[in-house]
Amino acid sequence: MIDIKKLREGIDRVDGEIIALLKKRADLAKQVGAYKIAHSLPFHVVAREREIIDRILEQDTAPFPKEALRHIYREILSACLSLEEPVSISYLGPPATYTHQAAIKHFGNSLRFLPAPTIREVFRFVESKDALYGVVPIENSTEGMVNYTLDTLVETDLKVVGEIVLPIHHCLLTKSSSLSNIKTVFAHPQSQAQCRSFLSTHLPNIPLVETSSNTRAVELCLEDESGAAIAGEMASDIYNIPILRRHIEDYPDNQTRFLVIGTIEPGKTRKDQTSIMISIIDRVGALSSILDMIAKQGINVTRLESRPSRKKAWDYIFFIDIEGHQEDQSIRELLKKLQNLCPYVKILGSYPVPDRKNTVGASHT
Ligand SMILES: O=C(O)C(=O)C[C@]1(C(=O)O)C=C[C@@H](O)C=C1
Repeated sequence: MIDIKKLREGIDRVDGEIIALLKKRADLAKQVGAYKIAHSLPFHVVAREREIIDRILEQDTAPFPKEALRHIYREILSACLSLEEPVSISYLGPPATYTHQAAIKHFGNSLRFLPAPTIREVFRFVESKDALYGVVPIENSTEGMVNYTLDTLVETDLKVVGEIVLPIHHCLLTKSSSLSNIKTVFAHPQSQAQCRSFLSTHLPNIPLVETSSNTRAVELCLEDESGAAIAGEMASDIYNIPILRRHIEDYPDNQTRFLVIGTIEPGKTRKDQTSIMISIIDRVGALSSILDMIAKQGINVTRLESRPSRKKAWDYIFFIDIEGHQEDQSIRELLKKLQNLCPYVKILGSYPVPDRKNTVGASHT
């Protein structure tokens, strides 16, 4: 006969061992932190964190789910880093936006998160060193590029040091107990656009009020019992407002990409990508000859975007993402060739390819 009391005693013992080991780990991290202070080394080491997580996920952890272990280790590393230095991360706020959610996904919960009112302000917080990193939206899979971020990348000296892919699952948050009691829906225009079919099917003829962010939509609902807001699950936790419906987005594979910006460039990991920005001479075939040159170098282009240069009409800047790290021989050679060929080349940064697993549904608002 299985004795449940004994099994639970066994679990309590294991929990005690886990805590003793976490204490031991925290103590070692503090010693690493002291060494870094003595030798003026950066506290946050992306490549080392990647190495730890990759090594753990390669092991046979069954029956413990690997994805759960990834989250647990994200939090362990975040907590240990916070013991070494109080790291601040700026993000496009207010609190509970999808950008906030993306920042927590990437850095864990133990760091200090600093909301900024605009994308430009996120860059400013990092430039002024009030924050070590900034998180800004760059692209939504249904709504397209966030041009303001691309334009700000042109002006800044900051580097792109990471990318986060977050699934966007919109929820309908309301104090009302049923859809029939809802008299107004508050939402950011982008979220509203991503939930058009839910709104027209379940809340037809209900007035929609546009807000500056999803968080603002939730705040308005706190004052209006017959109001409903479109926002993420995190807003429900922070503002203590119930979720009436989940997954109300029209496309289940709705994702948003975010960039992490900063000054500390991550070292090489097993799988990196490099973002560059170029302008080209205005002549027929100029772009295709550059793409050809990249291909001949054996380098894969994963993304290509263009933006008006805003210096001369019909003059464009191209944002190109390629596979590999700028320390790789092939990329070094390519950059040299581009520098000879293009009027302007800027290396935005090399950083680990983001984890795209478990990325089910977010927008940046
Ligand atoms: O190895 C280091 O450099 C550490 O500071 C330790 C540690 C860790 O907890 O393992 C903490 C923070 C760094 O970003 C990477 C790793």
